[in-house]
Amino acid sequence: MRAREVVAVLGAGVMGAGIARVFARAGHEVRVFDVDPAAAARAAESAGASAHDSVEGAVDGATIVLEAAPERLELKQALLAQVEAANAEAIIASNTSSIAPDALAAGMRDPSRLVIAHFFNPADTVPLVEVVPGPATPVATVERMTALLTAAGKTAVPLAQQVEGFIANRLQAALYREAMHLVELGIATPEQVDLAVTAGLGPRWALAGPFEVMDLGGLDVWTSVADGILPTLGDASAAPAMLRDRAARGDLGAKTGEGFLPRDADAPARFAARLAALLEARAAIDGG
Ligand SMILES: NC(=O)C1=CN([C@@H]2O[C@H](COP(=O)(O)OP(=O)(O)OC[C@H]3O[C@@H](n4cnc5c(N)ncnc54)[C@H](O)[C@@H]3O)[C@@H](O)[C@H]2O)C=CC1
Ligand SMILES: O=C(O)[C@@H](O)C(=O)[C@H](O)[C@@H](O)CO
Repeated sequence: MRAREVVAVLGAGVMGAGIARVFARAGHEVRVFDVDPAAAARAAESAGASAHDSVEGAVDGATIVLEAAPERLELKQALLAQVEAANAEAIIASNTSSIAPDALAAGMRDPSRLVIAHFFNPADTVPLVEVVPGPATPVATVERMTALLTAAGKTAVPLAQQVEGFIANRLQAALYREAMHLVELGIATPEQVDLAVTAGLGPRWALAGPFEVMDLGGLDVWTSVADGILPTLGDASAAPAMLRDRAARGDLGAKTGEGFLPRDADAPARFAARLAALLEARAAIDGG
């Protein structure tokens, strides 16, 4: 890993702006590009980075390219092609939430340059970054990205191989599918489901993951629970109507103020501040 990388962040929205701050705070040179120049300028200012008005300008001489454009396969593939044409050397990391690297790299001249570096929202607060190789990604690239992220203070978790949604989003998707199923059945409101997590599951999950929780609860008990519950879970294989319909009418949540629950424009900032305080408290519990 180089002492000081030159990191080009492409896409300066919810995630890209935070990713730019992560690498800038770690002492790397950071450049930002966005098709919306105002977004690039805001992100660059908040990170102490430089804003660029073209992909080519941002990636020229870059050693790491971090793609954080919208979750649309064709858009990402076109952007990766622009990067390859303008930079022959950099590692290209995508912050995609769910797209398997081999699908992203399908049109690339050199798929070995691609790795997934999946940050979590807010990117400069949540420690986890999943590092996911595609079939052509060398181990050395996974190791270099993992080392870079670890040195930047993140908790980098390398996966052995690719799978759609990686670890955390597969777990989130399973949970969110059942959360929406419970609301669709009229069992609970969104507020009640959220409270069951924040007053019960969430605090435990901040300290113990599913396998540790099962060990703590007893694998005999969990065997009975799994046998009893699994056959009754919702089995939606696509976004349920209550999610898709809201997105289709432009109720996008914090982005627009209306989603499942009313959100004002400051909600993401308040959440990030409370999350940072919680992580600091956990660090104190764990001995710093
Ligand atoms: N929002 C979230 O909670 C998380 C999102 N992600 C992933 O990160 C990526 C970005 O997501 P968000 O930041 O939420 O999206 P966003 O919509 O907030 O930001 C995307 C940015 O990309 C820009 N953009 C559009 N086309 C572009 C292009 N061709 N080149 C450069 N920039 C372009 C847009 O102007 C926008 O500013 C997606 O792949 C998403 O799945 C990953 C983790 C969490
Ligand atoms: O939760 C996160 O920050 C990440 O797992 C994501 O990728 C987002 O949830 C994304 O899937 C939707 O915002």
